Amino acid sequence: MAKLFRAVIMGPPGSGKGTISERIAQSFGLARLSSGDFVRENIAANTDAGVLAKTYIERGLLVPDHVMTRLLLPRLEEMTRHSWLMDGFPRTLAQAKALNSTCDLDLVISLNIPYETLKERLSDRWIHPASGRVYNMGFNPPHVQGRDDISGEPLIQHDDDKPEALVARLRHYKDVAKPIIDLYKSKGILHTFSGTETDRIWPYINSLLSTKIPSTSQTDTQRIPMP
Ligand SMILES: Nc1ccn([C@@H]2O[C@H](COP(=O)(O)OP(=O)(O)OP(=O)(O)O)[C@@H](O)[C@H]2O)c(=O)n1
Ligand SMILES: Nc1nc2c(ncn2[C@@H]2O[C@H](COP(=O)(O)OP(=O)(O)O)[C@@H](O)[C@H]2O)c(=O)[nH]1
Repeated sequence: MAKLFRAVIMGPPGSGKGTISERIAQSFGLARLSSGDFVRENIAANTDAGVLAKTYIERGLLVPDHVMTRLLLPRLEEMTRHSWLMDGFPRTLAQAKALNSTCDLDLVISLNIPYETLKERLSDRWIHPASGRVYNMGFNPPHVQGRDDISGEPLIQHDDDKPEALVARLRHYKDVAKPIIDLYKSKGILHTFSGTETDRIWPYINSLLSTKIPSTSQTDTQRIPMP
């Protein structure tokens, strides 16, 4: 079997993880895994871990490590035949260590985006909650204002995307991400991209991945649904 490829994308809220993951999934045929989507799907399906996760998210808290790992690791273990890119996990060093014991990552992309840029982007971010599709009124607006392109359902804004909440979220990100970034740096798999525009960062990510991803894994273009 061809060698599989496993990658993680990290960055503060609004750094473009979702946008870039989507492009990577489309260009390279990796399965795109979003931990936020997993959490939402588990909440919708009323699984034990979903019910537990909901009690934290409702209070604007991060879901504890043992719940996140219980949600995600079995899912990753099912993906033994797929190349994948994970967005939103690991979010703590404990999650990174748990992930380490499940699989060997090939590459970690870390996005380094100035605070002012994050603030502007998030104040303009609109989300289709059911699918996780993300829009930005300037960068990628929906075809019809306030409506999801595919379902036509209303778009919403997250309270924690407001500038007041952002400072605390960014501080938190910096504190928890630092040891994870150090860990991946020491493993020699960390690649950091800095800038203010996704379209200018993307060619560098694209050419890096072109050198790393075996062409045979560029065949599976599906986003893998939950069982
Ligand atoms: N490793 C993770 C991933 C997700 N979550 C929870 O799931 C929610 C949704 O995750 P996500 O879609 O990644 O959204 P954001 O936190 O808004 O991430 P970002 O702004 O970086 O896109 C988070 O707010 C958090 O409560 C978590 O606790 N731990
Ligand atoms: N103006 C602008 N908006 C962008 C750019 N890249 C992404 N966005 C938007 O910024 C917001 C945050 O991006 P997202 O991919 O959700 O980031 P994440 O929180 O790291 O997953 C979304 O509304 C995107 O549509 C960019 O280069 N310029």
